[in-house]
Amino acid sequence: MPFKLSDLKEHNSELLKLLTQQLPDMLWVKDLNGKYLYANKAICDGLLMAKDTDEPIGKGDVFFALREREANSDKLNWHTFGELCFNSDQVVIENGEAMKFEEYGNVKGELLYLEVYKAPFYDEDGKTIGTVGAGRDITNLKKTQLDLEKNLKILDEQREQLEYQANHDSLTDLPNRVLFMDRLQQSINIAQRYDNKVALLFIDLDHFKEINDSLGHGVGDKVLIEVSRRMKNQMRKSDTLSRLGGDEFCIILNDIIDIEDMSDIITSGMEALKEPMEINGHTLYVGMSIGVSVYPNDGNSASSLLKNADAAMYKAKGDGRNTYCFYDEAMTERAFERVFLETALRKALEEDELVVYFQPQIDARENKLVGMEALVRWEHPIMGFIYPDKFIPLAEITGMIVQLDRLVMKKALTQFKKWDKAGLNPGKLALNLAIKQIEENDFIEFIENILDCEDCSYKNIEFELTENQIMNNPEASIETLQKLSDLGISIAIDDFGTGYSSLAYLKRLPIDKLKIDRSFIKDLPQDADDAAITKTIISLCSSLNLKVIAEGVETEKQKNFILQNGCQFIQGYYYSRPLSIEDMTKYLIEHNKTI
Ligand SMILES: Nc1nc2c(ncn2[C@@H]2O[C@@H]3COP(=O)(O)O[C@H]4[C@@H](O)[C@H](n5cnc6c(=O)[nH]c(N)nc65)O[C@@H]4COP(=O)(O)O[C@H]3[C@H]2O)c(=O)[nH]1
Repeated sequence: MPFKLSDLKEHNSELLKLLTQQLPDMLWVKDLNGKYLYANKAICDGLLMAKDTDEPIGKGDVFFALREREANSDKLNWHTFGELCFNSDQVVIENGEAMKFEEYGNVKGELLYLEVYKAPFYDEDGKTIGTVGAGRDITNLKKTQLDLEKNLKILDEQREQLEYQANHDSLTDLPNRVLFMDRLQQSINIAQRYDNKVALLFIDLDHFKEINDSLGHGVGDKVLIEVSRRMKNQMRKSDTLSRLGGDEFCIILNDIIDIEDMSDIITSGMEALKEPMEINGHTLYVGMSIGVSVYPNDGNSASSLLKNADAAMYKAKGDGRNTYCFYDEAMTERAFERVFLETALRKALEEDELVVYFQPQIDARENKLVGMEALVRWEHPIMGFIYPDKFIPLAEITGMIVQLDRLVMKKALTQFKKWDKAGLNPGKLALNLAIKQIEENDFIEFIENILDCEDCSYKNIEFELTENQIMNNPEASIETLQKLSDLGISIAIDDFGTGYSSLAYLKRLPIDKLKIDRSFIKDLPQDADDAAITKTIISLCSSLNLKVIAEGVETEKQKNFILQNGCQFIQGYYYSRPLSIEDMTKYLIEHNKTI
């Protein structure tokens, strides 16, 4: 219901004035030019800073605004109240009806918020002649509301940050397993709709544990950051790289048209990692093994694709690392077998299911035993007798090889010492040594302890390391091997000829002996290539002043060929298969009778 001048006259009565003058809320009446016709005490004191309620009459907000501004001329970025609210009077007049506003401005230097109602009023002819207004100080309410909004914004930001942290890896900033699984499912859904393929690359860094263990976690972390940076650079925007944990990364390649093309993508990714990394003064070479599974060929769900890519990655590791492998169904069986075998092997170590066999090493010229090699066997209560080829690679991948080798060493040494004490002349004891073992910080201490404990002469011990293991990281091996050699222990390179030995390293490493791999002996003497290789290895040993032994000799012809070509030490079925403790005891007794 609009005000009329007659209403105002009525309101302007002394009685009404008396009533409204003392109200805590502000009340006023203005003409069309914004000049006050009436202002109560609350607006005079709280907003206009007028001397009394008569002062505003005939003056507009601008007058008071300028006066306020002058009084506060030292304050910058400061707006007086009147400067801003004059405009709302016009809006009300133009609108022709009562309106509510929220107005703010500075009064006495303080920011003041008002909730204001304004309405036009009319003369007897219905013509607009001014506005009436009422205002309430809502500064406290407004400040609380603004504080609340600010806090809500902070909470929102914190929630976003927490959400980000829950979905990302803090070290590399890459999506973590949770987000990765979600993205993979999304990619599968899209591929399903458009009949596309999605490839999943499961990546595991080679020998990362060694970097962490030998150079510390600080260096390990930097390697992971650098690896993720290099991989990211190789990827398309549409692909997702994530870190699943440890040294495991995954890549989702979307929109794969031709599976064959992927080999190129993978090899270019691997190339990027080939460049050495300079970290904290170390030059590091980091390889990776990659397993690949493809939707829909190898699985319809995120979890099955991941499981199958993981199985393919294990195959790549088994194939010699720094390579990639596509999933095939047989891998699921192998992966299952691997998990089963891994659990069983852990139990075997705890429950003492491993036994040691010994295979004689013979001086074929003198027909005399010169030593024996300790070879582990697994006597599983249900699966029966298991040969090391079945479980040593698994023990190496899982790291169990360290515990396994130490157990074999202890058992073999204890038995060997018994034969020695019994006067059975067991010669030298050859022990297989996984490279992981010599990378353990306490390895030398461990060896000294057990040899002293068993009262074994260091000169009676020989360690065999495979050529591949030693040549993969010769620099790292030199120091420990030298310490072993200084103690008087001999070092032999096993499976010689199957790897890529560098002659320079053969000279620098403290090696005493090479063992010619049995694959070269198998077809002797008829196979010309094998014959040539065997002869070359024998003459290499002679020039480098190394001993040489041939393993896997099964026939007399093989023995004669080897002997005639200058290798007098032989290990093989021709002389004896690996023997249990009881059989080796009998063997030694018999042998001692004949010499
Ligand atoms: N066909 C044929 N084979 C012969 C002949 N003479 C010996 N062999 C076999 O050749 C292997 C020789 O051991 P290796 O080269 O050190 O090769 C070993 C060695 O690398 C690894 N290994 C065995 N025991 C241990 C262990 O305690 N620790 C570690 N780290 N590795 C071990 O497992 C490999 C296989 O061991 P085994 O199955 O015991 O197989 C043994 C032995 O039984 C022969 O005339 N003909």
